[in-house]
Amino acid sequence: DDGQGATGEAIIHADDHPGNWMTYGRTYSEQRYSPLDQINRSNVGNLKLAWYLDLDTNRGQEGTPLVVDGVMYATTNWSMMKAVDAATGKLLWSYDPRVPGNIADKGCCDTVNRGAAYWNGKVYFGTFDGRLIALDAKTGKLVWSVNTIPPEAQLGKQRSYTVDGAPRIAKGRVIIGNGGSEFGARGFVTAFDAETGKVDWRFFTVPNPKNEPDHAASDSVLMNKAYQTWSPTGAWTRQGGGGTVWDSIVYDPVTDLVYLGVGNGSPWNYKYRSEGKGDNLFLGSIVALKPETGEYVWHFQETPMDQWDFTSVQQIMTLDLPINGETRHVIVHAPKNGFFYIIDAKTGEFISGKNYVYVNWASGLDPKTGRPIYNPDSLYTLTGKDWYGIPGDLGGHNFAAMAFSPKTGLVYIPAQQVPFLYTNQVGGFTPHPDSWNLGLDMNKVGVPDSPEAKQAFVKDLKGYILAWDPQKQQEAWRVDHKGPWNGGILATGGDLLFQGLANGEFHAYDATNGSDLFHFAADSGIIAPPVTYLANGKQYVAVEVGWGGIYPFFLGGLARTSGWTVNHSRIIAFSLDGKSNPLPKQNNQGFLPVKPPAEFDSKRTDNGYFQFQTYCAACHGDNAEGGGVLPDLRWSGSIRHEDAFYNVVGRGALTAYGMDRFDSNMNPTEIEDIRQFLIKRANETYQREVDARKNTAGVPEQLP
Ligand SMILES: O=C(O)c1cc(C(=O)O)c2c(n1)C(=O)C(=O)c1cc(C(=O)O)[nH]c1-2
Ligand SMILES: [Ca+2]
Repeated sequence: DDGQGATGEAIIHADDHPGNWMTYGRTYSEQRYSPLDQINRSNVGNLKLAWYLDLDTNRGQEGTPLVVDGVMYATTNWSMMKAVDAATGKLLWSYDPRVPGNIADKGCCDTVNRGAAYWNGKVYFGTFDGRLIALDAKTGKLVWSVNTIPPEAQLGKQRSYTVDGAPRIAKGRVIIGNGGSEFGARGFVTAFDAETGKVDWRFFTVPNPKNEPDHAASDSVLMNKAYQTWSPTGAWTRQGGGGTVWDSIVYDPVTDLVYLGVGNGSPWNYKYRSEGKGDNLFLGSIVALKPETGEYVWHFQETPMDQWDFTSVQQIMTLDLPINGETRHVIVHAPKNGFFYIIDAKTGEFISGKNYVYVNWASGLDPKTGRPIYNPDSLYTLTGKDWYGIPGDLGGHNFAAMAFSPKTGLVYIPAQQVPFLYTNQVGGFTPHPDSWNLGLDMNKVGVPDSPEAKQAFVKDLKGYILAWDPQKQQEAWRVDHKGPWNGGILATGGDLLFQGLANGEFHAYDATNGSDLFHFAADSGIIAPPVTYLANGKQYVAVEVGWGGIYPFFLGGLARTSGWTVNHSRIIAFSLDGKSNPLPKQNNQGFLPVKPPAEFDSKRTDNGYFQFQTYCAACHGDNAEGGGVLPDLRWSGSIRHEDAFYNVVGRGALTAYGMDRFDSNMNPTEIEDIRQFLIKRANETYQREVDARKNTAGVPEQLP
């Protein structure tokens, strides 16, 4: 027995039953390549909608559905699970873990969920409030449920953990991490026994603040190697340091290692976090562990001294790649920082790295070590000056999965350009409970304020498929989209790429040259990756539809430049003999401008703006312009009366819908200041928004 188990063997030999999609990236290599080729370049133009299933949430959908023997297991926003007949779309069972609504603001980026794991007749998924749940795959009945956040991880007032990534299973151990570095968190992953839910091992990704043992698998490497790379008294000792593993965890049966993609620093501000000292291991790194024990094997740090939210959590893919005439088993990685890395999968040795998008923070990588050669101006926490960074905090590539086709030898990256203005918080680090705590000035960060700078920012926004040749480390070609924040990519044996776009279209492209061969109006922005499978011997392509995630939340109104859609959350599936029906017609107007009250107290709006940017903007949009998913507060009925507004913001009238109460963060005067600010913003923008709805794009001619 090699410890893989029957399901592990089935995943290792995934190509023997290509009709299934049994793990997040289809195979342990996470190449998101399916050999299925019934649908191919010559017939994809005839693809038709086979079925759709409306979902019972209307926020961002990021899930990769699994398909096991004709049954689809899809997770949705609010950590719900649906089992669906993959041939017909008929709902077989559903499971709602009843995540409390007031938990939504404990995470940075929408109450999303990226998917489930399957093992030995059970399906596993994480919940936004930190649980890991195992269900019977046949019946949907609960087998076990555990809290993945141990009390010792919660020490300190600012710690905030949420779980939205897909668990992965290595040799019968379910491994799950969490998010929270924008608030305060000390990253870790836990391996649970797939049968019982008992903790097997735990690995923290940043040191214990007192350099004491946690009685975890990480103790020795943290105390002997990582602690020395942090200042002993920086804000990290109170804030947790970050390093959350919120997306990629990969088991590689070839090397028998588990790879963790480790996130950004907490707080972001490196000067405050670590007094401007040290590389801060294991932030921005890939860390390799033994699956049985969690014992450290190697690490490779992509972003030392992180201060840009440059997570290395992005999808970890393994490949067998010819390099200098020799085939090597490597990790290829396109993290937020904009460099494409090739790393030896067994040893962590840096092989090569090249920027895959335009970057201004580093001029390149040291060819021997892979360490970035920093542009000194980018170290804004040390210079004390603002930095307009590209990539910005959303990265050259975020959670949207990339794909590889062994037929073309190309990696297909859902690449983007979203700048970010980094501005230090002055006067030291002052954290607020229940808000982002970056050590940055939340009134200035992100989108620049002046109209000219804002126009330039909008011009800088880009989104595209980047076909990247990993052998040459260069671009082969690209397909431009309207803007950033498009869905993940699927590559198939039919020489096709499938991708859903922010503008609500679902496309098939020729994998050899990017020609657009098929599109379908899915009516809502797509941020999830498609999958393909067989049901009754017939090939289907399916994807979750539903605009959301951090981009429309934080960028707000400017996110509309990627394509203006309303969230209609669904799973849609295509086949060659599907019905030709389009989706049913629905309201595509979104939040319509409502003439606001004419009067506001202009003495209160500056503080209202400050409070709004501190507590509200990350979900309801920069400067109170909504991004089309959550209510646009300028047109909300609740701003019409002081008591109505206080009932929602102060007393939690809408907690069931995800709107937390803020009376422990702000007093009634401060909350009323926000209302005055919203009325001001509504008056400033009302006519522009009415006019925008007369043009087909629905986006104002003049932004801002
Ligand atoms: O640092 C973290 O702990 C953390 C967590 C998450 C998350 O859990 O979704 C995101 C990020 N960071 C992040 O930086 C980011 O860009 C991001 C985008 C999204 C999303 O789902 O839209 N989540 C996250
Ligand atoms: Ca982050």
